[in-house]
Amino acid sequence: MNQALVLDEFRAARALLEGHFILTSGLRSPMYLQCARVLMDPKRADRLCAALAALVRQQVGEGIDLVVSPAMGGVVVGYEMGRQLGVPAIFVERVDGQFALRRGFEIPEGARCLMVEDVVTTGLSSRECIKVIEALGGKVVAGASLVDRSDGKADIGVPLVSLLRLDVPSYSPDNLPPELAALPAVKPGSRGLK
Ligand SMILES: O=P(O)(O)OC[C@H]1O[C@H](OP(=O)(O)OP(=O)(O)O)[C@H](O)[C@@H]1O
Ligand SMILES: O=C(O)c1cc(=O)[nH]c(=O)[nH]1
Ligand SMILES: [Mg+2]
Repeated sequence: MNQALVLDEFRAARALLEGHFILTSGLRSPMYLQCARVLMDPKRADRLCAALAALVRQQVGEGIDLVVSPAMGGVVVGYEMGRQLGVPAIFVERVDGQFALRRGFEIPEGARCLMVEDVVTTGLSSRECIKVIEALGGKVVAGASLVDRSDGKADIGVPLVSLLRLDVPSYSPDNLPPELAALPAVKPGSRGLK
């Protein structure tokens, strides 16, 4: 599936939002990719994750034992990637701000893990997730995301396979362009929510 077709899926799902967004990194952006709206349609999730799984097979190869995702955004895409790759899918979730494995999930020692995200912007969430997987004995062979907003620049410490690579502007809050500063800021993600 080429990038234009992936973008068409986002547009059809009304997941390509314009406004003033506070990203999880604290950066501000005039554009937000709301992957939850894309993944709410099981057939669309199937199409996109089949394409992402094919890229993973091509670029990483077979031999993945386990998908591990960071909640919330990673949960649905991680589950669908597990289904496409024929392996179990588990997730880490924030406890007092730090990712932890809960709900009886386990990572077998040496398991070859694929870290699956919905969106990568700075890569911080991916790196946090990978750190937990490795601390628990897993081996992260690669990451996969529907969207890489860094256009390949984010370094997550392992190869990152993405369906859509975008170079989307983001700004520090004290350096906003006037047209962005004029709009009320919204924070769609869940990091730091009370
Ligand atoms: O590469 P980064 O700069 O870390 O940004 C990307 C992260 O931001 C979003 O999650 P968010 O923390 O907003 O929370 P959510 O997944 O719980 O919605 C998204 O799901 C990624 O996890
Ligand atoms: O960086 C983020 O927080 C982020 C950006 C984006 O476009 N979509 C998303 O879910 N999170
Ligand atoms: Mg997230």
